[in-house]
Amino acid sequence: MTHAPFIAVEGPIGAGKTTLATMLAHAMQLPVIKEIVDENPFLDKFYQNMDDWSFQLEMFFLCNRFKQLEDTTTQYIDQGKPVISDYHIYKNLIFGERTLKGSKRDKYREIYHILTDDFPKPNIILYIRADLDTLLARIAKRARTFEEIIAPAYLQQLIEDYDEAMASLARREPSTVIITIDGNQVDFVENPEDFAAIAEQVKELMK
Ligand SMILES: Nc1ncnc2c1ncn2[C@@H]1O[C@H](COP(=O)(O)OP(=O)(O)OP(=O)(O)O)[C@@H](O)[C@H]1O
Ligand SMILES: Nc1nc(=O)c2ncn([C@H]3C[C@H](O)[C@@H](CO)O3)c2[nH]1
Repeated sequence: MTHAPFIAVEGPIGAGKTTLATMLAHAMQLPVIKEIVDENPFLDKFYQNMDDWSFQLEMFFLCNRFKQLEDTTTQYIDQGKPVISDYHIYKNLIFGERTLKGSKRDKYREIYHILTDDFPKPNIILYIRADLDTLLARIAKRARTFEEIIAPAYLQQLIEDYDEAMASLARREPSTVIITIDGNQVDFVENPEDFAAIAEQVKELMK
């Protein structure tokens, strides 16, 4: 690997991104960048009325992640230091393309590219795939009140959007290593061997 590893954990809502990113960072003694969720003023409103709130929400996520990515670049990437993030900035486009419509979607897409195109992107992606039942169970287990009304159809759509997005990313950026984890079968929380196998794969890539 020529550049310092910039590792992103990705997958649809509740797949286990934060959990895996935190476990890996701990095991490998690496810094971890986590999404800010609790201070988000629009998520609650968005889940109650997506059409009314999607633009505000997507812009909020984009601006927050822009700032985090800016800091990550100066603090780690530019200094050749490895870092793990519990998201890839590309998820803004995955969600935005799904939740926005018409001219707002076009404007958002343009702003996304203006803000992010010149930033370094992760060179290793751990993509956790999981089916609808698994995601619903994990979301219920986490028990965030505002997520209780997430429609299964929205979640199912995101599962498919993620599959398409990862395939498209693999085509456009063949040098990015994408490790796909079957989140229905592989249980890195309950089975230490499952976690060790993932950590081993990442360590190999970092040599
Ligand atoms: N492999 C697993 N087995 C069992 N429970 C898991 C597993 N991975 C995550 N969980 C649990 O599922 C819930 C969701 O996990 P987590 O918050 O890491 O998901 P996430 O992908 O970061 O979610 P979000 O998309 O909302 O950011 C948590 O309660 C976590 O403890
Ligand atoms: N619409 C939308 N756009 C995003 O970029 C985005 N990123 C995360 N989320 C939702 C999923 C979890 O409920 C919660 C925590 O991840 O926030 C998003 N929702």
